[in-house]
Amino acid sequence: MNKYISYSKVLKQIAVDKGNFKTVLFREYKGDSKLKEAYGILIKAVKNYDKIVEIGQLINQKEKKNVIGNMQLFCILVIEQFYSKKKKIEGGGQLKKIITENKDFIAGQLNIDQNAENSSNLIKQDVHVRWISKQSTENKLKKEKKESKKKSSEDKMQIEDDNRLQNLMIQKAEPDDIIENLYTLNYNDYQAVISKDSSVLDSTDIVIQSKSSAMPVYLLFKNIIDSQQKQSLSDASRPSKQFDIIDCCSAPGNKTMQAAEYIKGRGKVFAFEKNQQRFELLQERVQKYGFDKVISCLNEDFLSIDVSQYPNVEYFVADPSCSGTGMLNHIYFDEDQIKLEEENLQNQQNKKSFMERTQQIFESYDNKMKQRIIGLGQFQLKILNKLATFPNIKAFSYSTCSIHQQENEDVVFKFLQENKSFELVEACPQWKTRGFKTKSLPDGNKCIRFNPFEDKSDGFFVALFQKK
Ligand SMILES: C[S@@+](CC[C@H](N)C(=O)[O-])C[C@H]1O[C@@H](n2cnc3c(N)ncnc32)[C@H](O)[C@@H]1O
Repeated sequence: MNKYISYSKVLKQIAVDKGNFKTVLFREYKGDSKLKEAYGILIKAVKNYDKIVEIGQLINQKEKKNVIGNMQLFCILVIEQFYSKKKKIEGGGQLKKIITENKDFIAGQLNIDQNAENSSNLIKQDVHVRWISKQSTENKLKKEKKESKKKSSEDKMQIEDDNRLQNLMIQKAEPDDIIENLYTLNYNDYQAVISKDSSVLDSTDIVIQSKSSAMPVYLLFKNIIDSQQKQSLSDASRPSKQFDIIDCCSAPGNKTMQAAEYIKGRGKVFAFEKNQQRFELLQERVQKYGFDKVISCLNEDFLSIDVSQYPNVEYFVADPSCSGTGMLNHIYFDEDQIKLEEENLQNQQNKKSFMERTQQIFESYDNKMKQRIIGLGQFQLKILNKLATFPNIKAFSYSTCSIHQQENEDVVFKFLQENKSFELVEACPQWKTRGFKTKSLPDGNKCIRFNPFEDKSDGFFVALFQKK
C-alpha cells in the first residue's frame, strides 16, 4: 500500500497543484527503479483523474458519508484495479474494500468491459538499444584509464551487467538496417531481462533510445555533415575541418550524446536546456556516460542566447518540446484509439492513410488540446528562426515526436517561407514512411515520419535543412 500512497502524493502534485507531468515524475523517481511503474500508473491516473474523482463523489453520495476521503489514492487504486495488467490491488485497506464492493458500479461508470482482452497486447513497439562506440578521444582516454585502474567491486558489477546485456544482444537482438550500433529487441525479451534485473540499464555503454529518436542526428551526419566535410577536405588548401554543434533543446540528452559520439574529436557540442531540473538530469547523464569533455551543458533559454558568441557552430539539432502525440503510451493517446488504429491497419480495402488518420485524431481533440498543438507549432518555428540567425550555420535537423502536421510539415513550410536561403534535403531515401505532401509543402516527402502503428517505434518526424 505504501507505493500507492507515494503515487497518490505525486498525482496530487500533478492533478491538483498543476505541476508538469514529466518534471514532477523525474523529480520524485529519477534514478529510482520504480520510475517505469510510476510512469505507467500515473499517466493513466492523470488522464482519467476527473472521471474517477466524479465516481468517488458518487460513491460518497450513495453511502451518505465521505467513505472516500483521499481522492488521489482512490484514483491510483482504481487505475491498478481496472487498467493495470494484473488488475489487482496489492495489500488490503478500507479503500480497497470500497473498490471491491463497488467494482461493477465503477466499471460501468468507466465504461469498461471487465472481460475484454487487455489492450496492452495490441500494437507492440520494439525496444531499441544503442551501443555507444566510445571512440572520441576524450572517451577513449577515460575508458583506458578506467580499464587500467584496479577494479573496485562496483566496477566488476558494472562489467557483469554489460556482459549480461551483451549476451542478450548476441542471442536475441537484430542489428538495425540503417543506424550503426543500434539493435532491435523484441518487447517481450526486453521485458523478461529488465523485470529480472533492471540494473543492466545502468551500463554506460548503452542507451535505450528508440530508432525514431536516433534518426535525426544519424541522418544529419550521414546525409549532410559527412559529405560536406569530405568536400572541404578534398580542397588541399584548407586544413582538417573543425566545427561545433548546438543541440538547442537537449534534456535528457540522447541526441546530444549521439552528436558527441559522431563528432569524433572534430569539435564540441553545446547543449542548451532551459528547464533547471531537466538540465540537472542532462548534466548528470553527460557526466555518467563520460562525454563531459566534448559536451558543454548550458542551463539557458536557447531563444535568448547571443549568436555572435558561437562563430564555430555550423550544425544544429533542433528537437524542441512538442505534444508527444507519437508516443503510444502518451496521455493523449488512449487504448480505444489504439484499438481503432489496429482495426484500420487490418482493413485492407478501406485503410485510411496515415495523413487522414492524424487529421481525424486532431479533429477528435477538445479545443484546449487543438490550441496547445497550434501554440507548440509557433514555438517550434521560433526555435528554427533563431538558429537560422547563427553566422556560420550550414545545416540542421528538425524533429518532433508529434504525429500532427501542425507541428511538422506546417512548421517546415513556414520556416522555408521566412528563410529563403535554406532548403530541404531528402532525408534517408530508403525509408518508406515519408513526410506528408501538403498543399503548402508539396515536397514534404523529403522529410521522414515514423507511423507509431506500423513502424514499431514512437511516432516521429524528421526534416533536414541546409543552407543553399
Ligand atoms: C523533446 S525534449 C528534447 C529531447 C532530447 N533531444 C533527447 O533526445 O533526449 C525538449 C527539451 O527542450 C527544452 N526546452 C524547451 N524550450 C527551450 C528553450 N527555449 N531553450 C532550451 N531548452 C528548451 C525542454 O525543457 C525539453 O527538455
